[in-house]
Amino acid sequence: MASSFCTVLPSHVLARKASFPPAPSEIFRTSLAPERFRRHRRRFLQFSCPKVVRAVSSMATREGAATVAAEGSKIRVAHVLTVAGSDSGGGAGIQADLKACGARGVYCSTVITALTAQNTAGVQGVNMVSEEFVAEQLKSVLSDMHVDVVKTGMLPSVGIVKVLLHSLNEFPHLALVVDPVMVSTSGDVLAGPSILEVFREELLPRADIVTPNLREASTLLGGKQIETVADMHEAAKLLHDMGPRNVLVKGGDLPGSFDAVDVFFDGEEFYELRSARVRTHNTHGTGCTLASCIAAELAKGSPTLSAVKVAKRFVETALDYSKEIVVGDGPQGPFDHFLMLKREMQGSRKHWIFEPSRLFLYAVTDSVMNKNWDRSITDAVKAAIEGGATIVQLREKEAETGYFIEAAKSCLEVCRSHGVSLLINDRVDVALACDADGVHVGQSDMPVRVARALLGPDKIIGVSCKTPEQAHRAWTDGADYIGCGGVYPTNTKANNKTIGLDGLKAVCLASKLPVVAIGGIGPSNAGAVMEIGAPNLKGVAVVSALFDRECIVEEARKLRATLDKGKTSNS
Ligand SMILES: Cc1ncc(COP(=O)(O)OP(=O)(O)O)c(N)n1
Ligand SMILES: Cc1ncsc1CCOP(=O)(O)O
Ligand SMILES: [Mg+2]
Repeated sequence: MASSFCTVLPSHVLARKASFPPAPSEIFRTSLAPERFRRHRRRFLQFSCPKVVRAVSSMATREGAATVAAEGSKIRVAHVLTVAGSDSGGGAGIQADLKACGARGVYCSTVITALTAQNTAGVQGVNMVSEEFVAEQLKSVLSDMHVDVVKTGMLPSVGIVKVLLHSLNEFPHLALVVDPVMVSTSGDVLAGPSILEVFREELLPRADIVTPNLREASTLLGGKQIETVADMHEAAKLLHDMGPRNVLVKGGDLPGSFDAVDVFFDGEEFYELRSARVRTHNTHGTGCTLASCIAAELAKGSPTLSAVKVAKRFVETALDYSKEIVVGDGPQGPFDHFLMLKREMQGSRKHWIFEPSRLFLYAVTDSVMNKNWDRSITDAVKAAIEGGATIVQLREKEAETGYFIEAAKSCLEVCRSHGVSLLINDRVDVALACDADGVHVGQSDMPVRVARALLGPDKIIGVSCKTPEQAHRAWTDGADYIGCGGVYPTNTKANNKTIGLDGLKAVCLASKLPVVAIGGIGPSNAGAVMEIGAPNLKGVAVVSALFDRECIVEEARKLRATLDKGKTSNS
């Protein structure tokens, strides 16, 4: 498991430098012609006095909306323009840039410099876009849109670099991120040696940050050997002398290094950004992604070092999530930028979507009862399923969080192997941590809307309701089912109001959602509950009738038989 920690040295310098928000002038580059610089600076300052940047940026972090400024009802979104090549395999280039910016919540426009035919085996063909058409794309975007940061990737000819330089002069932008792509991760050459001079003489001096890997740094420095972290420091210094404000030398390929070490140099201080190396072959597109993430963070208003740290952590986490994915047959696969989406996809790996008939015999565990009967939660769950339970809820009020998560994972294995959903009572954090199928919450627990926002659309959310009003709210808030009770008196839940069969009927009648009855239910009265004649009453939920008994399997079978009988006599 990769750690996503970055150690940054020296820390006292970091604390001083990573102040937020940055003064606009800090991220504002003087690469523009003086008059344009002044005009654009005025516009930027007008939009983003420090107060506005602070307010809007913190909102951006919370909501994931990368807004750089708001004026009245108009919101200007952070915007990165990537000038790069297309990767038909979708792992690197323009495609990686779009995904990285999307994942970081930033708008991304694209100027395509070349089409590459490539896959996980390598690059099979390159078709350069003409200089004229690159110029036309640049003009279309930059003359119309408020681009905050320009990020470059594959620039396959001197002519294309010149066209870009011309546009950078012409149109305002806040920062320039140069990823000096020359050789693909598969070893294919994407820009020849003729490009070096214009890179060194004209592009790098404009850059706010340049992000070479070891091979690119060596090539830019005329073949300098870079084999140690000390060499990386030296390379960063030499590259900085070429004019960029900041240099990040990426040490992913450093021989014999246990950690992934990158060296950042801002002209004054060196910072070693270290993290555990993620062991995976799915690294295609990491360079493009890192540079795009840096661009995205700069566009949101981050200082450069903070942007680099966030970007590095993003890439490490994405690599870690993607260790096992298989996209192609070649030796180096792409990785997954959309971590949240991945989590949701894991959820959707369930064998079924929520089906109300699953509420038929709902087993709700109780830690005290299991302890009294000296059995583990997993054994209790296994027995309930063996006896015919169709859905399980872990209601472990006393469990410590770490123990609860481990127990839930073990129960999930059992439930998944039987095609039974497993929900967690109250604890949305535990449900997220073990990727359970959903949660059950009460009226005073986390609100359904909040739980839904955290869990995403695929998870099952049940909510307790005693009244028609609560039932209506459950529907509008996005719950999947209602737990209604206590129908009969119960010792399992203290101070719980009993609503009787009439209360259950009233909730069922008012509810557009499926309902499961709970409270004091067992084999002797389950039939009467199901006979109230509400089509959306789908089953009964029981605690003590299963788990406060000597033989869970036997009790579950009895209950199941009663319910099955009622079902056949009603149909
Ligand atoms: C299926 C089902 N229905 C109702 C409840 C009760 O939930 P809540 O009101 O949150 O009370 P606690 O269970 O948390 O004490 C339930 N757990 N399951
Ligand atoms: C959790 C809960 N919510 C309403 S009643 C109840 C307890 C149900 O337990 P039992 O099935 O033992 O009566
Ligand atoms: Mg609760």
